Amino acid sequence: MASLHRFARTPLLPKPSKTQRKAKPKTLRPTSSLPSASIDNFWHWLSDKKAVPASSPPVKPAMVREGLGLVAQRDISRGESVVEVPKKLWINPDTVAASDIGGLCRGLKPWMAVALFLVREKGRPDSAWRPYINILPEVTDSTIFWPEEELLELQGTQLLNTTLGVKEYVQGEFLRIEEEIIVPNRGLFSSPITVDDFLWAFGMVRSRGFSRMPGESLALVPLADLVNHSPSITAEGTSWEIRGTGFFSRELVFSLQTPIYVKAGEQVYIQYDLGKSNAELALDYGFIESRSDRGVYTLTLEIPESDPFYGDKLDILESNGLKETEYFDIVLGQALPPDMLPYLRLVALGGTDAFLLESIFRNSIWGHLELPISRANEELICRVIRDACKSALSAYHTTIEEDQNLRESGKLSPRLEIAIGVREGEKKVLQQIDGIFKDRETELDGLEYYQERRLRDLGLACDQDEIIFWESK
Ligand SMILES: C[S@@+](CC[C@H](N)C(=O)[O-])C[C@H]1O[C@@H](n2cnc3c(N)ncnc32)[C@H](O)[C@@H]1O
Repeated sequence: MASLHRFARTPLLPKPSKTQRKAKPKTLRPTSSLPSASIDNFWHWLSDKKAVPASSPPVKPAMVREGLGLVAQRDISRGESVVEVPKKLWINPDTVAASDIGGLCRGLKPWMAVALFLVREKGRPDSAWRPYINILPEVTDSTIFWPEEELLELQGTQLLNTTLGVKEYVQGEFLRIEEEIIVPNRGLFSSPITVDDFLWAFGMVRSRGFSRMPGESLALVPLADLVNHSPSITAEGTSWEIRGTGFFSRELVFSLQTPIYVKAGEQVYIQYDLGKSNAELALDYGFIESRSDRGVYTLTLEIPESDPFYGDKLDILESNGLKETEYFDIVLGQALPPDMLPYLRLVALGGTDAFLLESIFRNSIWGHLELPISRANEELICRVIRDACKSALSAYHTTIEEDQNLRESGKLSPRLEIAIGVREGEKKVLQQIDGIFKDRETELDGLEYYQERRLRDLGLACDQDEIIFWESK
């Protein structure tokens, strides 16, 4: 009934494809070793394209703790625009459509089309995007780039399953693109593209693409994509907008604003996404935060097709806006999502409670499920959830205490810090869930169930919970 993993368990790493096996090992260059000439070259390229002011730019790219970043050249007020990048410099699905491979990419998802464009440009010696591509890191700490021995540190985590699922998905998409686009059009691709090259491009798009833009699915925006994330910026909403400039506001620019006042010499930061869990931050960007509400565990609930009341239960879920399979994100330190207990009670409903599934109850059933139905039903959901928590907790190779000791033991690599933070967060959430249902188990005798509520509503139970019978005279 309750599965605690979003992706099915898979072998630790997918089998390498033919292309992977052929790929030669590469020395990867993190951004921290970027030659300053590349940054200068990128800046000149932006100046030539009139993407930065000829004098007194508010920010300039520079090496910082997080790789490249945007450093204030003067004091900048809160809300002031720091970067304005014209549309001609964005790499988005329109850029791909207008390129030599545009016709071939028509059926691709925007993410995949932009990734293919980027990796193709990377392999072209004469690429018009060369100054931009040269400042991109060859690797980040996103878990999609971790080798197997580092992934072992994520043993038992949902993040490991998600990472492997994403890699498998990207690999599958690449194999399709290779077969349908690259191989039949070799002449358009000046150098061979391996699955690792494509994963790099996917990682770039994922970690630096701006999505959810009005009228745009997603875009890489050179220069604006150098802005780093700060956990201390917690304002809701985005720090960027698309504006029209020039005659009749016909030219679009991507405008990035600083959400806080920044002093000259300091770095401009934004908040990437307040809604992402640490696992999502680790997967997309390769960092995590220490805030407890970034610790999330996703509980997957579903009605099994073998359930004798499958059809009725599905009907009830659908009429209440829910699906056969639902994902409930449980956040460390926060209450359970409101629909989770009714969902669980419905999944467990059967035996003498099954009359509630009859059609006369269809309009009121969800209201009933918000409160305990019967002792048997409530006991069952406690047992199933507690068993699932215990089983999930036993899959980690360390305890919370061991993780805490490791963290306190000294300097850890950024990736080990991510692994420890994520697995510790997940385990704490699992303990929290187990604690909630353990407490509930001890309360089972004192809870009021459907039949008692019903009698009370009909005025048939007195305050002492004694059922009043009419005596026949
Ligand atoms: C949009 S890019 C920002 C520019 C990037 N620093 C670079 O060198 O190109 C996002 C990437 O920057 C890095 N990054 C951003 N904020 C960070 C933070 N607070 N801590 C660690 N790395 C960060 C991560 O590698 C992330 O994937």
